[in-house]
Amino acid sequence: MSIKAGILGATGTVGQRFILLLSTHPQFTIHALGASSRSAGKTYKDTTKWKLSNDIPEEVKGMLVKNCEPEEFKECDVVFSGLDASVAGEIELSFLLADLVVFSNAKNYRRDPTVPLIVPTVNASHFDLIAHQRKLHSLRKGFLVTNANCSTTGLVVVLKPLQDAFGPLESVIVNTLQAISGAGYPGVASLDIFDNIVPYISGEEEKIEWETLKILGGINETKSAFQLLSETKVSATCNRVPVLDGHTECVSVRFKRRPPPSVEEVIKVLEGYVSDAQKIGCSSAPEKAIVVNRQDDRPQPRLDRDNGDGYSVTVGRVRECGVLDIKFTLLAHNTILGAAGSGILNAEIALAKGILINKKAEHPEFYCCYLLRSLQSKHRNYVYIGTTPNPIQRLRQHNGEIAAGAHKTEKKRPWEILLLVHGFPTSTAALQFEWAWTYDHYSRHFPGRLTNQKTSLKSRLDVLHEMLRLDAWNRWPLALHLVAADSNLINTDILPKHIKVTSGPLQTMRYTFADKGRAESEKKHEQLQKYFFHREKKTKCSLCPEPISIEDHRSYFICREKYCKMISHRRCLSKAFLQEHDPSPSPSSKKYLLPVAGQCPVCKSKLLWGHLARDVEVRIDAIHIESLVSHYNRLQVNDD
Ligand SMILES: NC(=O)C1=CN([C@@H]2O[C@H](COP(=O)(O)OP(=O)(O)OC[C@H]3O[C@@H](n4cnc5c(N)ncnc54)[C@H](OP(=O)(O)O)[C@@H]3O)[C@@H](O)[C@H]2O)C=CC1
Ligand SMILES: N[C@@H](CC(=O)OP(=O)(O)O)C(=O)O
Repeated sequence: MSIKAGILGATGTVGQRFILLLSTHPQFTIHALGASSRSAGKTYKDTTKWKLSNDIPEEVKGMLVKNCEPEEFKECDVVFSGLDASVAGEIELSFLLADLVVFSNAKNYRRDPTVPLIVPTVNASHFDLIAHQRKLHSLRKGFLVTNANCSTTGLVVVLKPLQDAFGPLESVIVNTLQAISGAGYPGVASLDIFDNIVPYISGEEEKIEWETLKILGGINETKSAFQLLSETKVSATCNRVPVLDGHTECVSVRFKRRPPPSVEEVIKVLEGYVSDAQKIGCSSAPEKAIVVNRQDDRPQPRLDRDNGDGYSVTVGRVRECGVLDIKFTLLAHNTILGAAGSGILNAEIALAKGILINKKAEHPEFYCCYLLRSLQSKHRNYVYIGTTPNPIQRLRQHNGEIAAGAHKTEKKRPWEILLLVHGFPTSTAALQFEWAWTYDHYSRHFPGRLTNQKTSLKSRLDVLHEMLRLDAWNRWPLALHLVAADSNLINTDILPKHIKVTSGPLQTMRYTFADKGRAESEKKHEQLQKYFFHREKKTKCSLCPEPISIEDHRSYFICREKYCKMISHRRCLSKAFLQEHDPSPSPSSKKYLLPVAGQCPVCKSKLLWGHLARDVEVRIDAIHIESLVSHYNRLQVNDD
């Protein structure tokens, strides 16, 4: 199951980048494309002047481009806008008022006092203003967030950790060298830019100077207004240069604090910066928000723009400034971090924070965290951790059998999957698990770790054993599946008893991965049968005399065994399971409010609490009786 994404301005420079990034995204699926009336009604491949080196994704080529009207996008859970600013204002507002979720790249609403202007690796906290925005416009689920101007984006990613570590900045002077893709297509005439530099980009300097203050500022206590930085002055000078992608910026800063930090202190802070997007475990968040390159002649657009798959900012030439305090050069990919990538990463943050709600995607029936090992003899000890709803397909991507989507592991191909951890309550939970497993030295669960990341097999297995025993995870319904033959990888003696360990090739697992991890139909069949069995509005609890109200789905659990008819209040079952583990009569001796597992009071099968809780969400997703009926009929046909 995945989140349906629409793209406005899909034929343009930013739109094309959206298509490429979303086509391999683990959570979003491209559902609708929009552009001007010049393109509407034509297939994407026929109307688009495709300018990226990867081919148009197969599934997009034949899609019909639509007019940018809310009605055409009403099925989308999220809409990304790469619209030209001359039309973005009106169109994006009509989408917002139709209660749709819009992530915009255009400048139109960046200064709006109710619209968060978010650079995902800088100020994810500004999402807190969404509740206020919804209230003002009487929206139930829609909202509008914009990302920043592409030059502002690179700049604030570097200023943010400096401000956090050394206090307010007094002044910032920035000179930009901006790529031609920043001007869209056809953009700057070749006769103007070839063998030349143009020292003017309309409106750009004002945007950098103002947007920086909103992004690096705060929000008020009631989360209803932004507080612009008042103590910092920014001066920008912008130039267009004959580079295809990647904006370079030469920056000097003066700190309020006296004496200012040294060059080494600044470098250390930049190297150690971890953004909220990384901590939350967003799938597109780069390993490093800032890559510091100490070589004298870096960063360079051609060599450094793809660092972190285009989501990192590269910083070099950090040195003392004779006029202000410190100066450096930075580089950011203008159509990835500076545009489409930021929109997507912002949407991932909104999803993780529960603002962009989509239960189907949040509660997939299978989502795992996997451990890969390189099969190259010189890299046998090198491992990589990832998450996916479909490990068979994901391994093929890592091994280059399916194009795109696994750049970080390209150099050490081929790979094998050693093991999977599965049973996560939500996809976000799996992403958070992945992050802590990869970056235990940054994770709050392992305070005081060394700051060097270890990537050896032994170190990752040690961390896995440790994580599965920690309070943060040891009560989840997790399971392990060993894919490679070596069963010594896991020491079951030291793991919590409820963790099941299975082994064998991926194809032999209980799940089919044909439809992005949809579980085999049998399980749904069972759930549906039970649903029909309890179609009356009220029924009796198997554990107490009180009735259960069937429409109050979160109040009761149903046994997972095929023919068992146990149905009980959540509170009754929790009490029974806790009692089973700790029969002492005193409530104060009980350490946990919720159980991990217990016996079904009717059929005596072992049930994991986390599975029962997830079943409730699946049941709520399938709440409409008509869709249940048609689904049920389909399953019967398939079974026949
Ligand atoms: N390029 C960059 O690096 C960055 C761009 N941005 C912003 O992102 C937005 C898109 O930029 P970019 O991709 O470079 O621009 P392009 O000119 O390349 O693309 C513009 C898109 O808008 C569509 N469009 C134009 N007029 C209309 C209309 N009347 N109704 C509906 N759709 C229309 C076009 O469709 P059609 O093909 O049918 O004409 C096209 O899909 C702009 O607001 C820009 O300022 C932000 C940061 C960085
Ligand atoms: N003006 C930027 C791109 C852009 O469109 O910016 P904005 O979204 O702030 O209008 C550039 O030329 O590189």
